[in-house]
Amino acid sequence: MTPDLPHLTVDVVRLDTDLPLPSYAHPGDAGADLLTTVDVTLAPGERAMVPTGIALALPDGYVALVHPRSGLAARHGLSIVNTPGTIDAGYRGEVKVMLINHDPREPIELRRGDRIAQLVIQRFERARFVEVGELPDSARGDGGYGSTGGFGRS
Ligand SMILES: O=c1ccn([C@H]2C[C@H](O)[C@@H](COP(=O)(O)OP(=O)(O)OP(=O)(O)O)O2)c(=O)[nH]1
Ligand SMILES: [Mg+2]
Repeated sequence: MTPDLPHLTVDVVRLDTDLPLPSYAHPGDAGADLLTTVDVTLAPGERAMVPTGIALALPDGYVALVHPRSGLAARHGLSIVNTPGTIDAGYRGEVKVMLINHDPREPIELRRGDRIAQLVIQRFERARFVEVGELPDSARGDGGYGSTGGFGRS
């Protein structure tokens, strides 16, 4: 397998046939860009469920995760409420993106066809949850939520 030759075939229906399929900007990219089919303006702090015009049939054992795009996050404060969104293999509906404007002052104006998010397709494991009375020891134990310290400044 070479990084520029996608090897997984995913069936896609374009619910909006005037917009292109999701695509990778560069060979080796993990995320394929998703487009909005609608114009939408997000006021500061506002969220909106935005349609992408595509429906997928992922192969069994795969999941598609809807991630924010870092450039839009850095430039405009655009993110996704439930990041990463989970597209289950059995889901046949339209992929939608729950966008949110984190900028405290400026609205974000999106136009139909804008690249608003990216879809990362991964294999996953389905776990068999086995109840036990006690868990094995580990170096971390139950330490979390800052147990190793903060920024690491002295
Ligand atoms: O960002 C997202 C997240 C989810 N979905 C679709 C595909 C996914 O398979 C389905 C259910 O998502 P999830 O399991 O995250 O939501 P839920 O609130 O648990 O709904 P459900 O009870 O339908 O599982 O909604 C999207 O289109 N975009
Ligand atoms: Mg669910």
